[in-house]
Amino acid sequence: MDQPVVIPLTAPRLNQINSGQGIDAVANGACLAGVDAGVIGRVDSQWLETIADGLSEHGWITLDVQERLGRPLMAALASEVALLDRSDAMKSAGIGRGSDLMRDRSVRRDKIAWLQGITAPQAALFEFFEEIRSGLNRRLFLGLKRFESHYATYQPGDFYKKHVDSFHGRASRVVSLVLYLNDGWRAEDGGELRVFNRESDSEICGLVRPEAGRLALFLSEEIPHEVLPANRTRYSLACWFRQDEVPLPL
Ligand SMILES: O=C(O)CCC(=O)C(=O)O
Ligand SMILES: [Fe+2]
Repeated sequence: MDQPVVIPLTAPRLNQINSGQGIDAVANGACLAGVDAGVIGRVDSQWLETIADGLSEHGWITLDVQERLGRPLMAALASEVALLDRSDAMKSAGIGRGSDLMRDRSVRRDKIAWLQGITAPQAALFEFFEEIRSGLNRRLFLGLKRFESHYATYQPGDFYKKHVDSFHGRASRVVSLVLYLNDGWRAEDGGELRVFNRESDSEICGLVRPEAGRLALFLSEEIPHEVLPANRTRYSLACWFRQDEVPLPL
């Protein structure tokens, strides 16, 4: 299944999760202690301003959100993806959608699993994404309507060659976000996100080490980027903020 169904979390749904009716089907229960589904205060206007400025001036920005999201939430997300990686839930990622979907191992080798926002850590994260979505709309008038998000795993040797996340004029994916979930990532572990200049795509303008708590945000249509081959298992979570209300018919 390659079409994610992502519904921005509404208050009743969050209340349901907070009142304990939500399911923690995937997450490791022990790691959920201390995860608070309410993220009020995690996103403040100064932080949103920094992101909006980075996106409008350079087209991309990287930040550390380990403290902002809190270690229990980071640990819970990392244990979810590690558990998914041990099951058969992670599927080879493709390029394109629906009938256009192609699985080309010379371009990308990661595996993905779409988030539904149902487990407590995912609900907390979706609330965080929702604050970013509305905060960017208020500042940059992007008209972002929803988001979709997946976990990604790269095994040693896996990579994702240079690409952009959206085609010009499709107005679908507008802002891309990647959150890394790997403790103690060393330089020799490779797997960096390499970011290219939006004006001249042979010019490298950033290298992001996929260390736990590091966040990268960039304009989906404008910023070419690639994932260099990883030398150890690499866990991440990607989110795309979209301008369309529902997926385009294929
Ligand atoms: O994991 C990363 O650093 C980037 C992944 C990516 O470019 C993508 O999934 O489109
Ligand atoms: Fe990408």
